Amino acid sequence: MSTLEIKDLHVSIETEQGKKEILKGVSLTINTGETHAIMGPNGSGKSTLASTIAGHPRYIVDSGSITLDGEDVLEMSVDERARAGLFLAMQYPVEIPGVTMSNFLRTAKTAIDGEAPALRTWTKDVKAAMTQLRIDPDFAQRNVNEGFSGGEKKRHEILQLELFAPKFAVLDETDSGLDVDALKIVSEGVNRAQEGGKMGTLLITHYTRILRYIKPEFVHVFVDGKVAEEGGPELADRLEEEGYDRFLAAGASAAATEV
Ligand SMILES: Nc1ncnc2c1ncn2[C@@H]1O[C@H](COP(=O)(O)OP(=O)(O)OP(=O)(O)O)[C@@H](O)[C@H]1O
Repeated sequence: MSTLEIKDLHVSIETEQGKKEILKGVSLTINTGETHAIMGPNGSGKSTLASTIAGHPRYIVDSGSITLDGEDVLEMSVDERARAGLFLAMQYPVEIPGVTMSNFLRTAKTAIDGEAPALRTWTKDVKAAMTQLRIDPDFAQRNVNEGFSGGEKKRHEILQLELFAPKFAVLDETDSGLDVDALKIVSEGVNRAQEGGKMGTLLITHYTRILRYIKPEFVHVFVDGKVAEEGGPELADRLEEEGYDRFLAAGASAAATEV
């Protein structure tokens, strides 16, 4: 079993108005085999946590720690984090003109594993994963995310997840922009990656509909850069019914509540 441990994490960014603290003491422990959902109003810091785990240089860690099996993740470069077994499915996947999906997947897999995958098995694995995610084979020769629809980009994030087989996956609103069929297909992909308890998942979402397919054992409510409440799956149902009003200051609640 592997453990990703986040302890009292404080993160800020530089803005034109000066330094702004976004995460104000987040603690979270995820083991492989576990699924944790993070919910919370817009702007509460969910994506900031995801980007900080992945190592985005914009986010300044002021204090606290992130460790993977005791190893200091914050000391690792972005590629070292990927090799250590961390994966981020981005909220807004980026386009990479001039790089085909096929080339990207094989190059990334080689970098993560430290050796090139055997060509015959790799081709078979890519084909099988694409079929299961209902991705047209023509996409292999298209440039990464270029001209992809929102839903197609999200499917390709999960294609990477399945092929790279990380220890921990952070899924940042992977469900947004998916139609009902795609939501099910993408969720099945995540569940396949989790089979046998080999992966831990941190699922950031605004909607309980994805939690019907990917079932979290733990739900954490983020409000203003902190975990305001934690519980089991029933907490997500309660949020869907009640929104975030009880967590938010009077007056700020209505606009910020999206669930
Ligand atoms: N470059 C920036 N300049 C100013 N503020 C920023 C910048 N990047 C992030 N923030 C602010 O940090 C806060 C947290 O943003 P973050 O994207 O982490 O929230 P979130 O919980 O993921 O929101 P959402 O649910 O809308 O995706 C927001 O108030 C956001 O405006």
